[in-house]
Amino acid sequence: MARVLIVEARFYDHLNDMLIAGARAAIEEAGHQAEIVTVPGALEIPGAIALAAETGRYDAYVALGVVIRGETYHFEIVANESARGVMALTMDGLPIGNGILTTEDEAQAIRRADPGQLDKGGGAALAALAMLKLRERFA
Ligand SMILES: Nc1c(NC[C@H](O)[C@H](O)[C@H](O)CO)[nH]c(=O)[nH]c1=O
Ligand SMILES: CC(=O)[C@@H](O)COP(=O)(O)O
Repeated sequence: MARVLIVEARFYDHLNDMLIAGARAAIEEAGHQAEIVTVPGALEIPGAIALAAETGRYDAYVALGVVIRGETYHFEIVANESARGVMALTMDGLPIGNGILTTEDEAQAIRRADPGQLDKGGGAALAALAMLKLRERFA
């Protein structure tokens, strides 16, 4: 049984709750254990994963959050830099599924977060587990 840490940026409660429900279900249905840690925003996700990785307690990570375009360039900063940070950790060999939604509006985010629709939280959890399997295969 793997220990999977869900790192969620709690910016939009209702959307995050759906992402977490999907991710948790996918992890538990696969027979693994999920733990959750909450950070303020998507920009904090890579740092939180890096800190958690230092403990050696977790086998895989799921990054969850929602970035919705506003009026300024801030959207690009948060969307691109959070993805860049997650990718950098992935390239260091950490098994991470990226479920940080980057959308134009709330409707797009709901469709993607809802476990009964596109279930991107569940998809990110399955990606993390797939990378964990690959890491074990190449160990
Ligand atoms: N606008 C969104 C943010 N912005 C906050 C940043 O992620 C960060 O917490 C802040 O700049 C302090 O370092 N975060 C989201 O997750 N979603 C957004 O739409
Ligand atoms: C991430 C965003 O784009 C948003 O929350 C910030 O909005 P704004 O650009 O209107 O300040």
